[in-house]
Amino acid sequence: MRPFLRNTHLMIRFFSTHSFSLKLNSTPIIPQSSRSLQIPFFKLPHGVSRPNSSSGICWFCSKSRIEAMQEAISYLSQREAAEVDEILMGPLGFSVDQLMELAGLSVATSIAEVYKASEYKRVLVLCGPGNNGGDGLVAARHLFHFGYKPFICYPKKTPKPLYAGLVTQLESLSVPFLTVEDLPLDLSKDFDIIIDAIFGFSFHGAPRPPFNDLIQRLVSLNEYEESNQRSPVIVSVDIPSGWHVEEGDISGSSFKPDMLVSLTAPKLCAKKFDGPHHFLGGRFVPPSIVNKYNLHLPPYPGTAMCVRIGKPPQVDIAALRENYISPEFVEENVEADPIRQFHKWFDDAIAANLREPNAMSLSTATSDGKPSSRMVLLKGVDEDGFVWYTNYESRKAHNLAENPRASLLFFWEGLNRQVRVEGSVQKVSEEESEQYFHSRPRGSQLGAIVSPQSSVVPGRHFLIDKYKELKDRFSNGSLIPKPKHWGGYRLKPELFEFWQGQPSRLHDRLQYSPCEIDGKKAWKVERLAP
Ligand SMILES: NC(=O)C1=CN([C@@H]2O[C@H](COP(=O)(O)OP(=O)(O)OC[C@H]3O[C@@H](n4cnc5c(N)ncnc54)[C@H](OP(=O)(O)O)[C@@H]3O)[C@@H](O)[C@H]2O)[C@@H](O)CC1
Ligand SMILES: Cc1cc2nc3c(=O)[nH]c(=O)nc-3n(C[C@H](O)[C@H](O)[C@H](O)COP(=O)(O)O)c2cc1C
Ligand SMILES: Cc1ncc(COP(=O)(O)O)c(C=O)c1O
Ligand SMILES: [K+]
Repeated sequence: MRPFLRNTHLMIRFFSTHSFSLKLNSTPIIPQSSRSLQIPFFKLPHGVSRPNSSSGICWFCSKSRIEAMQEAISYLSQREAAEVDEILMGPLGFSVDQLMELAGLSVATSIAEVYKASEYKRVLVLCGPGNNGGDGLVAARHLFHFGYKPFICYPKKTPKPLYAGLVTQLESLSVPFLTVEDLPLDLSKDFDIIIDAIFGFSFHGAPRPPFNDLIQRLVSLNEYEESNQRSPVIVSVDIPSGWHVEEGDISGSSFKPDMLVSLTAPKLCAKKFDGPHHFLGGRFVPPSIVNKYNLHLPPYPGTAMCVRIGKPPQVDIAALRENYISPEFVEENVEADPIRQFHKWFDDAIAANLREPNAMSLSTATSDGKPSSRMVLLKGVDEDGFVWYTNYESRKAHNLAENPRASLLFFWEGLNRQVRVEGSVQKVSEEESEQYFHSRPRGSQLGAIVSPQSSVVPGRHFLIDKYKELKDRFSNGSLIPKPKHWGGYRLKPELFEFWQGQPSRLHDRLQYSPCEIDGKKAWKVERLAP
C-alpha cells in the first residue's frame, strides 16, 4: 500500500459493512495485499465510520488517517495464534511438517536477505521443545544449503518422528549438535548469528531450565553490544523467547533480538519489537484465514518466502559494499571475437533469469563534450553492432546528431559482471525501424506517437488525453503508422571490456581493441588492472 498512499485524497466507496473500494485521485486502487491474497475487504482505519447508506456514497479522508491505515498491521493474540494453527491443521488440511518446512524456509531466507553468508557464516540455532524449535531445525538445514555453517543446541529433543527426521537430516549434513555444556558461556566469539528458536506462541510463565540459562546468555550478548564490542546478531523465530506472547518483555530483563521473523502474522508482543529487522514469513495463509482474522499484512513480493514489515533500517551508505566471488575469467577461455564473447555472457544472463538483461546504459555527449547517460533496451546485436530504438528528436538524438559517438554499459548484478562497449553510431534503415516498430505492442506504438520525448509537457494529462484520442482512432485494429521521428540506432563497436568481480577488488578485466593480423582485421585481448 505504501506507494499508493502518499497523496492527500483517498476515496473510499462502501459496498457492505466491511467491504469497500479505494480510489486515489480518481484512479482505482487494488491493494496489493488483496490482489495476492484476495482479501475482499480492509480493516476500517481508525476514525473512519461507515456511511448510513451502503449504496456507494463517496467521501474523502485526511492524510493522517491514511497514514494510520498504512501503518496498520494486524497482530494475533496468543489464543488467535493457537486457533489459526488448529484451523490450518484441521479443516484446511495442512500437516505440521508442511507448515514447519515453509516457516523454517522463511526464517532462512529472511536471514539471507540481511546477513550475507560471506560475513555471517557461523550460525548457532537454539532449539526449544516445541514447534518453534522445529522451525529452527528446518531453518538450519536451509541455511546449510545457502552456504552458512550451522550448529545446533537442542537440549530437549522432542520424541516424535517429525523431529527425529529433522535431526537425522542435519546429522547427514554433518551439522554439529552441541549440548548446553558444550556451549561456551560467552557466545560472543564463536558465532556470527544466533537463532532463537526456543519458544513460540505457546510459551507461558517463566522460562524453566535449561532454557532460562540459554536466554540469560542472549541477555549477556545484548550487554556486549551496548559496550560496542562485536557480538553475534540474534534472530528470534516468531517470538523473542522469554517475552510474554502478548505483552512483550514485561520484566524488562530479557534480550532484544536484532531480527524478528513473525510467522503467519505477528503476535501482539511484536508491537514492542523495535529492532532493525522485522520480517514476516509463512507464505501459506489462505484467504479464509485472512478474512476470518481481518489480517492486514504486507504482500510478499514475487516468489519471495519472506517480506519486511515496517520501515527499512537507516543505512550508512559508505558502508554498503559487496564482496564479489566469481569463477576466474582468464584469457585462455575467452572467445577471439568479442561479439561471440558478448553472446556467451548474454546467454549466461538469460540462463540466470536476470531481469531485463538487455537493459543498458547509453552515454552520449554534446559536441563540446558534455556527457549524459540513460538506460535503453538492446534490441539486436550482431557483427554490425548493437541496436536500440528511440525518438530521433530526443536529447540523446540531438547529442548523436552533433557527436555520433557513444558508449554502452551492461551490468549483470546477479553474475558480478559488466560489459563496456564503445564506438560510432548510425541510424538504422527506415525499413528496419518500420519492421521493429510494428512488432511492438500497440500501446507502445501509440506511446511513441504521443510522446515528444525529452521535451517539457504541461502535465501527465497531456499524454493521457492524447493517448486516449489515438487509442480511439486506432480501435478498429488498423495499422498504426510509425512516426518519422522514431527509429533505431546502431553502435559499431571499436572497444570492448568484459569485467568480472573478484574478491578484494582484484577483478578480472579483459579489453578487446582492434588490430591487424596479416593485413586482416582482428581483436587484441589485453588484461587491465582492476
Ligand atoms: N501457523 C502456525 O501456527 C505455525 C506455527 N509454527 C511454529 O510453531 C510455534 C508454536 O509451536 P508450539 O505450539 O509447539 O509452541 P512452542 O512455543 O514452540 O513451544 C511449546 C513448548 O515449550 C514448552 N514451554 C512453554 N512454556 C515454557 C516455559 N516457561 N519454560 C519451559 N518450557 C516451556 C511447552 O511445554 P509445556 O509448558 O507445555 O510443558 C512446549 O513443550 C510458533 O511460534 C511457530 O514458531 C510454524 O512451525 C508453522 C506455522
Ligand atoms: C530499463 C529502461 C529501459 C529503457 N529503454 C528505452 C529505450 O529502449 N528507448 C528509449 O527511448 N528510452 C528508453 N528508456 C527511457 C530512457 O532511459 C530515457 O528516459 C529516454 O530515452 C529519454 O532520454 P534522453 O532525454 O536522454 O533522450 C528506458 C528506461 C529504462 C529505465
Ligand atoms: C520511452 C521508451 N521507448 C522505448 C522503449 C523500448 O521499448 P520496447 O521494448 O517496446 O521497444 C522503452 C523501454 O523502457 C522506453 O521507455
Ligand atoms: K523464538
